[in-house]
Amino acid sequence: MASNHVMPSGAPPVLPKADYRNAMARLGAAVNIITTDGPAGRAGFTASAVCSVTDEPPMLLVCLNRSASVYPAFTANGVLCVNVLAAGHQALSGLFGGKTPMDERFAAGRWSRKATGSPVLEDAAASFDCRVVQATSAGTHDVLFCEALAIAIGGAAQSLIYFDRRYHEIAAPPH
Ligand SMILES: NC(=O)C1=CN([C@@H]2O[C@H](COP(=O)(O)OP(=O)(O)OC[C@H]3O[C@@H](n4cnc5c(N)ncnc54)[C@H](O)[C@@H]3O)[C@@H](O)[C@H]2O)C=CC1
Ligand SMILES: Cc1cc2nc3c(=O)[nH]c(=O)nc-3n(C[C@H](O)[C@H](O)[C@H](O)COP(=O)(O)O)c2cc1C
Repeated sequence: MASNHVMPSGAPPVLPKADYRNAMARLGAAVNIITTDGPAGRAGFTASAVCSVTDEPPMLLVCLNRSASVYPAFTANGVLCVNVLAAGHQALSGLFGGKTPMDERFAAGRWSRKATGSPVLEDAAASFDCRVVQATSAGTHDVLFCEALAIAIGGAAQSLIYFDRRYHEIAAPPH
């Protein structure tokens, strides 16, 4: 397991949260539904805080707020699937974005299973079925390091991006 380096900090300037969020709204990001299933039950949430860490082993990170209702299920199950959303998935993203009962969230999509038993969205742009190999707390969130055990690549022609607090559909230019 890799070591964690915590940078020493002096007296940090406290920036207003709204300033930080307004600036973060300028970082366009892919939208993903993160799912899990196991002894602690089925759960899923929408996440934009997802990125690639390394390809040897294939590993992504996902940032999960510890106050989310899904947090206990994810930590107990230790497995998850990163489902990258495609154009047309805006309503599904909204359902998994909070406050909706779990059965209603999952009723809105078509799901299968691969390596870990976590729900895999059938028409996702791509899916990474993972086990969580490391977790680090940072502020309000846990950073989950997830090793991909199985991958699916969908046929989506258009991608979904969250930018400026709205969804945008992006078409790939012709090759
Ligand atoms: N990383 C996260 O936990 C994110 C959480 N959200 C949730 O969705 C709600 C609506 O988001 P927006 O429409 O984008 O408007 P917003 O003004 O609440 O957020 C703008 C941007 O700030 C960042 N952000 C928001 N809440 C955050 C949090 N708790 N921790 C770290 N970064 C955060 C994200 O990059 C987000 O796109 C947020 O208030 C939050 O509850 C949204 C995006 C990312
Ligand atoms: C576009 C979008 C992106 C989000 N990204 C994240 C994220 O990266 N990490 C996170 O913990 N929550 C994120 N959220 C919020 C979670 O989806 C939400 O807190 C989660 O569904 C749990 O809600 P609940 O506590 O009502 O179940 C995002 C929400 C939206 C709409």
